[in-house]
Amino acid sequence: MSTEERDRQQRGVYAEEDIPAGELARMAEVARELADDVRALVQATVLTDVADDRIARARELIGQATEILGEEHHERSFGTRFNSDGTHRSWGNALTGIRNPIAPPLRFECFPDKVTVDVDLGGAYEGPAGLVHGGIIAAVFDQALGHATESAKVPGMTGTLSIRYRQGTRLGKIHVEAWVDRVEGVKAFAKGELSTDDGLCAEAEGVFIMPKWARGEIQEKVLGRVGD
Ligand SMILES: CCCCCCCCCC(=O)SCCNC(=O)CCNC(=O)[C@H](O)C(C)(C)COP(=O)(O)OP(=O)(O)OC[C@H]1O[C@@H](n2cnc3c(N)ncnc32)[C@H](O)[C@@H]1OP(=O)(O)O
Repeated sequence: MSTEERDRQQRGVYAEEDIPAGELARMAEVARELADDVRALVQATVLTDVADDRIARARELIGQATEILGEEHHERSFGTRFNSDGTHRSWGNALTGIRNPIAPPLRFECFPDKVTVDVDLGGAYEGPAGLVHGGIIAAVFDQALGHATESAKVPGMTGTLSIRYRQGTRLGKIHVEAWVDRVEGVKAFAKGELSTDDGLCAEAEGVFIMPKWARGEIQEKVLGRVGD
């Protein structure tokens, strides 16, 4: 596939919608509840110690649920949807998406100089025994630093992300802060820290770049709207 065709396809996953606020709130509630249920299922799957016949029964029920959910579905991805009320939603996002049970999910608080997030990473996010997987920590930083750039109105995609793991992050509650350090043209340099009750566990630095295909129209849309 040519670069032009790929860029065209990429622009196509940004959809325009006109959904009334009340209806959006209802859809969000339904999505959140379903993802919470499946997230609980993932945790139960990792930690279960029941006998094989109980697992077989659970699989039957999960199969039925999968069939029902697949009756109607989006084709490849949920994408980012811009609504006429000035919001946008990326509900499939792997870290923040309210439709996505893989997402912890991260809920950021935005301040003028930084974004912060507190989240509980349980057994589904394990790497070394009892500790959070390093790739999950990288993913959390990726999103947090990306969110900081968006919050500072210099959004972009991750070009380079570097992480210094200072000590193991025990499964449980983590606190992350991220901020934009400086901006050079289309590049925003962001930094972040992850801490727990044990103190500072990891630090990150990244370069976030507004890609060529998104400069202009999509950039304006992302900048002009609040979203989740
Ligand atoms: C639309 C906003 C979306 C916000 C979403 C937030 C998502 C959260 C984080 C993610 O998960 S993003 C997913 C993981 N990242 C990617 O998939 C990015 C894949 N790579 C690309 O799409 C492009 O290579 C990239 C956007 C990083 C840069 O390509 P461009 O063609 O747009 O950049 P260009 O060649 O014009 O270079 C612009 C500047 O950036 C520099 N640059 C390019 N790639 C770089 C890189 N990888 N690291 C550091 N710097 C880089 C480049 O040298 C140049 O510097 P100067 O302006 O000083 O000359």
